[in-house]
Amino acid sequence: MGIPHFLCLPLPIQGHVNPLMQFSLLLAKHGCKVTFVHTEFSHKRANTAGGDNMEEAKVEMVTLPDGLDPQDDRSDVAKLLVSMKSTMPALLPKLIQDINASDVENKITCIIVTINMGWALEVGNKMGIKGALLCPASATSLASAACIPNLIEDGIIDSQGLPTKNQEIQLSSNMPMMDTAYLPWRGFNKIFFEHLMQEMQTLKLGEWWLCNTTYDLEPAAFSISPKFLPIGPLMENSNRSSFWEEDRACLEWLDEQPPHSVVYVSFGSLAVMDPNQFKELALALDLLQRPFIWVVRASNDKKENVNTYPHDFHGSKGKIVGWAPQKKILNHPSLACFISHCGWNSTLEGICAGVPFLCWPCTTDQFLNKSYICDVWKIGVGLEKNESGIVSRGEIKKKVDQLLVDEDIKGRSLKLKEMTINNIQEGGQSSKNLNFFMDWAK
Ligand SMILES: O=c1ccn([C@@H]2O[C@H](COP(=O)(O)OP(=O)(O)O[C@H]3O[C@H](CO)[C@@H](O)[C@H](O)[C@H]3O)[C@@H](O)[C@H]2O)c(=O)[nH]1
Repeated sequence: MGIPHFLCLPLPIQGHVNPLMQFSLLLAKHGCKVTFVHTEFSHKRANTAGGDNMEEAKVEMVTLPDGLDPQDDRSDVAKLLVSMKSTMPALLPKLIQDINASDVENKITCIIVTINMGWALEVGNKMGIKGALLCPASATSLASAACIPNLIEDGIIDSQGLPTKNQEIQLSSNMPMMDTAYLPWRGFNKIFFEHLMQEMQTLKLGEWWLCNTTYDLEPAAFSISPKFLPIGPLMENSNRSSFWEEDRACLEWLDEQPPHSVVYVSFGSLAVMDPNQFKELALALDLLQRPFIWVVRASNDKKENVNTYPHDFHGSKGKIVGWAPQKKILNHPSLACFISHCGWNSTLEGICAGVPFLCWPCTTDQFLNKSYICDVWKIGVGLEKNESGIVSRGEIKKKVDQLLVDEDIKGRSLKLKEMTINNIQEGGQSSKNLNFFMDWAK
């Protein structure tokens, strides 16, 4: 029997490409062969933004077209998905045959996808290749999606995924109570929700649903399905997966700041902020009178609002960057706290850095992640909107000041970091699960 050879296909958005690339690097580090499938568009984008590193050289890169024209808007994920699903399934078998023909000793033994790429598991299944999902969101989010048919049957949500009333539910008897307003498909339209239901069926072709999490973080979520296998936290460094060029100069600036002084503000790769809210946040950062790093991404799409700073904004205490080396910033001794939209990757990265959170969820699973951060792990506080639907500068100042003197939250953040990272040390649970998975995939 040869070594396992994984073919990895992420949905081409940053929050999916990052964890699957990190998982690919981890598998390669353990001696597996890994071929990573970017769309042609993402490959070009990631190569333009990032550079090579030795570890990543072990992961073979190949591409497939996504079916859209180069100039088409890919921030419309629904449109991208439709195009990919009508183009890529017909091209994948040939790609697999070519890869296998180039190394007959080490043919592809397993396909790994992120959510929305289940079609590749169907292709693999027809060709007799095993499959697995790597879930880029929390195990609780995945467990909720797996429970959709029951939630509909029990009248908790309607056929479009909308809660029939606001209430607290438990997905299983040992799981924390969950507000139905926080179900992770919050904000999905009818078509996207139907797609999710269909996708959950397709993903059953995956023998394992690998989760970038640990048993300790979400102990009860794993009881929902025997397919769940936590292998996180993924902590490999990858500069090949970034879609934007990282501003590394801010690390030198960080070196010059006092310990535990800097507020880091980032809303991930997709969120678009309302122009008034953007201005209010800018003025809040002035009001804080503390050093800060604020990620203001160039827009994904020409139709998005171009952010304008208020005329009375100074920003003199901080750095505004287009794209940050986020993990390095979070782990820097000058960092004090993380104002985050609570995307799952950012949540885990903050946990692994032991950094307290100020939670500002915007959509989908981020509300659920926020409730874990604030109510379950108690390592952060939430920012509340006022009656005009704005998080005011006064609220931001009050909560930052409150968070930074809260020794209990600080203590819990450091403890959670240690407990989480222990999972990937030798003999840790995630590390054992990874070994089990690699054996299975041979
Ligand atoms: O300046 C930046 C900002 C972000 N990142 C990285 O980009 C990733 C962002 O991922 P995440 O925090 O999960 O946010 P999104 O990009 O918004 O991710 C989408 O995908 C996630 C996983 O499914 C979901 O949890 C989110 O709600 C969804 O918006 C993380 O690895 C960050 O380290 C950087 O490297 N530099």
